[in-house]
Amino acid sequence: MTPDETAEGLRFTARTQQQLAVQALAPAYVPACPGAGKTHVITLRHLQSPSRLLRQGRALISFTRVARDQMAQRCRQAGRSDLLHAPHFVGTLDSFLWEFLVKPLRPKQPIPRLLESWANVKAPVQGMDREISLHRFPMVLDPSSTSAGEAVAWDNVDRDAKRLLDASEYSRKQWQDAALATRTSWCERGYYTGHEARVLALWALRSPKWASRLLPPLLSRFSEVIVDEAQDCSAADLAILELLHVAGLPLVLVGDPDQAIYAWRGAQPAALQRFAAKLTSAPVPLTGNWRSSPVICRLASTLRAGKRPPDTAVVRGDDVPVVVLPTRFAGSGSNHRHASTGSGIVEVFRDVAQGYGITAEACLVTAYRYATLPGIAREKSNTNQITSLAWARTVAHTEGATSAELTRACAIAVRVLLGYWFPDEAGSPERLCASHRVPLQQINRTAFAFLHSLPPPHKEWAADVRQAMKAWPAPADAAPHSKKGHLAGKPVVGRKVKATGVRTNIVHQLKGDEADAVMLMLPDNGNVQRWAQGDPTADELLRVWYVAVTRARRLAALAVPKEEAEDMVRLLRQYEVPVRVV
Ligand SMILES: Nc1ncnc2c1ncn2[C@@H]1O[C@H](COP(=O)(O)OP(=O)(O)OP(=O)(O)O)[C@@H](O)[C@H]1O
Repeated sequence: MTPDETAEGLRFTARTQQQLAVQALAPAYVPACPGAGKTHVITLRHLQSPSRLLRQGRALISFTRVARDQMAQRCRQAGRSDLLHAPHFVGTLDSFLWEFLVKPLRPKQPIPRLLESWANVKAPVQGMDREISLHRFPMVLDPSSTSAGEAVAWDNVDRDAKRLLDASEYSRKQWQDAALATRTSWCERGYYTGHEARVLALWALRSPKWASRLLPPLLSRFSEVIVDEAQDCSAADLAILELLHVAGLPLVLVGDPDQAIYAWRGAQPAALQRFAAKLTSAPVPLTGNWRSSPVICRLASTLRAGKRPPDTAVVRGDDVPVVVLPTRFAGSGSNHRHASTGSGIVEVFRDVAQGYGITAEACLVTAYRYATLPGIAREKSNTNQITSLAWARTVAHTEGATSAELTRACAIAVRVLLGYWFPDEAGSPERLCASHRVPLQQINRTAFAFLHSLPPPHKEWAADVRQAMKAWPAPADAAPHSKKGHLAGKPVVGRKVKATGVRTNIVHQLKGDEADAVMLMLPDNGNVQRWAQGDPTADELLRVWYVAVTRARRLAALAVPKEEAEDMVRLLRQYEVPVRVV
C-alpha cells in the first residue's frame, strides 16, 4: 500500500478535491460520485461569502424541496441564516425560474402564483365527454423548436387516465388541445406550474425585448448560480441555463450523471455532458465516497457504464459483505417471504442488520415501485378524489405516519371540504380561504378533525363521506349543492401491514438520503440478467438500482427471487464483490 492509499492519504486526496471544488471559479462543472459530499461542497462554497451586506448574492438551486431544506439547515447550523436571504437565493429550479424569469413579466392582477402541480387546484379539462383532471396530463416541452413546442407526454399518462381516454369519443389530439386550453384559462386566472414557468422563461429569454428587461437585474443580483443534481435537468432546463450562461451569468453545475433517474421526465444526462463541455474544459471531479464502505463502492461499480474502477471509500473500512436474500415474492401486495425460513423478508433483513450491530431505525428498505414495498399504503399519484381521501383517512389514523404524509393528507381533506362548501368557485385553497375569511390554520385543523371522524374506507364509502360532509360545521357563507362537490366512486383501499420499525421508500424519494443498511428489493424475474448485461447509459432502471445501493453506509442487501439468487451471487463474485447468502 502506498502512502497515498492509506486511510489518511485517501481522506487527504478527497478533501483536496472538495477544496478545489469549493474554490473553483465559475463557470464550473463538478462531476461527483455518490457520497462525494456535493451538498457539503455547495454549502461550504456558500459559507465562504462574507457576512457583511453584499450587493451581489449566490443562488443555490436544487430539484427538490428536501435538498433545498438540507442546504438551508446547514447554513443555519453554521450560524449563517443571512445566507438564506436576499441578495442570496436558496430554492428549487421551479421557484428560481418563476421568481426571476417569469413573475417579473406577469400582470400584477390576478396575483400570479406558482403551483407545485395542477393537482393543487380543482381543474378538470373543459368541454369533453368525461371528467379528467388537468394534472393527469403530464406535459413535455421541446426546446429545440423555436416556438417551444408543448405536448402531452402520452407515455407518462397513468393507467386510470388511459382507461378513461380509451373510453372517450374524443381523440388524443382533441384531449391535448382541450388540456392546453384549460391550462391557458388557469394561467389567465394567475395560476402556473413549473412546466409553464419553463415555457415562459424560454420564450422570454429568446425574445431580445423581454430578455433585455429580465437579464440586467438577474446579472446584477447574482455573482454565481449553483445547480445541484444537475443530472436531473431536462432539455428545457439546459436550454434555459445555456441562455443564461451565454448572457454572462456565472454557473456552477454539480451532479452525478450515473444517478440520472428522471429520463422519463425529460432529464438528459448526455445533454448535460455536452453543456458542461461548453461551460468549462476543466471539470473539477469528486471521486471520494465519504458515505459507503469499500464493498458497497465495489457493488455500485457493477452497475456503471464502462469499466470504471470502484470509487474510493474515504471513511469506512468495514468489510460487511453484500447480503443476498433469496425471496418468495408475493404476486400482489407486499407479503414477501424469505425463501428458506418463510419469515417476512423485512424482518429477516432487520435481523441480519442487527447481527452487524445496526438497529432497525438505521435500516432502509427500497424498491423501484411503491407496490413492492411494505409500509402505509402510498398515495396513488393522479388518482380520483375518493381514493385520495381514503388514503388521507388511513394516514390520519396511522401511528407513525410521517409529517410529510400528514401534511399531504390534510391538504387533500382541505380541498375536498372546500370543493363541497364552495362548489362553484375555482382556485387554490389559499385563495378560497382568503376570499371567505377562513384562516388557513383553522381549515387545516378542521380538515384533520374531519379525516379523523371518517369511518374506515370501504366500497360504499362515498355515501359515508357525503353524510359526514353534510353534518360537518360549515363556514357561514358556504353554499353546498345537492350534487356538485360530492365525491363519487369506489375508493381503492390500501392494505394494512405489520409495523417492522424499518423505514421504507421508493428509490426516487431517496435522492441524497443515506442509511447504515439498505435492502433493495428486485421482485421481477430477469433482473439479474438485466444487471449483468444491461447498459446503464441506456437503461434507467440500472441507474435507479445504482442510486438505491449507494444510499448504504455499511450493509447492502439484495432481495431477489429464489430462482435467481444463485445467478446473483455468481455475478457479484465475478466482480469480486464479497457476498453472503442468508
Ligand atoms: N469532508 C467531509 N468530511 C466528513 N464527512 C463528509 C465530508 N464530505 C461529505 N461527508 C459526509 O459524507 C456523506 C455524503 O455526503 P453528501 O450527502 O453531501 O453526498 P452527496 O455527494 O450529496 O451524495 P449523493 O449524491 O450520493 O446523495 C454525508 O454523511 C456527509 O456528511
